[in-house]
Amino acid sequence: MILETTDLSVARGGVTVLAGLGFAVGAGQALVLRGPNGSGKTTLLRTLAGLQPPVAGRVMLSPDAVAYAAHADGLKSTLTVAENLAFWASIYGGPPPERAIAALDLAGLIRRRAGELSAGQKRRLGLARLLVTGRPLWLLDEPTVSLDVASVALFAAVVREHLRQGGAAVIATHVDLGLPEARILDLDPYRTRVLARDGFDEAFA
Ligand SMILES: Nc1ncnc2c1ncn2[C@@H]1O[C@H](COP(=O)(O)OP(=O)(O)OP(=O)(O)O)[C@@H](O)[C@H]1O
Repeated sequence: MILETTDLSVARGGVTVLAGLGFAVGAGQALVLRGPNGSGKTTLLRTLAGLQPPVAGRVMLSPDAVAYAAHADGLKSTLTVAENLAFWASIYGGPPPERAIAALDLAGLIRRRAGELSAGQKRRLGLARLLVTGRPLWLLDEPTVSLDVASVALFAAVVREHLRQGGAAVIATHVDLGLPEARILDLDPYRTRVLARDGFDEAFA
């Protein structure tokens, strides 16, 4: 398994928002987190990413495995698209940016400063960053916000290729990503859930 949680409880602002979560995500698997606003998707992703501690339970993963893409794109606005990707590739020691540029259709934008991109273009650059990290576990918070239909399809293809190469992804989203192979975890803010590993398939819709 690339990621496994047992009896995990997570909190935001001192309030426990999810409890008793047990799930596993292996190589080649994607898990989609669904739930209404405030149900705890971001809080769960932040906890998985190690940005905040769990209230209870365990998260088992290698910290070196994780690439986290949050609401904020984390772009360096004065650097160009090419410079941003080269910067991240050097930080993470991942592959050179050519594939990421092609996969997110950024070739026509490589000399533009990140600060001068449209919202959707910035989002595509933020997603291209995932590819140059070379990391196997992608934790993605609303990755398709600002993306047009064609870019959502590009993104889905990128995730599918990542899974095919043995990667994994946990994706919080309100939209249909066009990833029928992904399992769904519906987060219910009004009751806690206990998802036994043995009951994994039953627990996921
Ligand atoms: N900075 C914060 N301080 C205190 N409470 C917070 C903070 N951010 C979120 N919360 C609360 O924590 C709970 C879970 O929020 P979270 O952002 O994890 O939900 P979400 O499912 O990601 O929502 P959305 O779909 O709106 O992005 C909500 O009740 C929210 O009001």
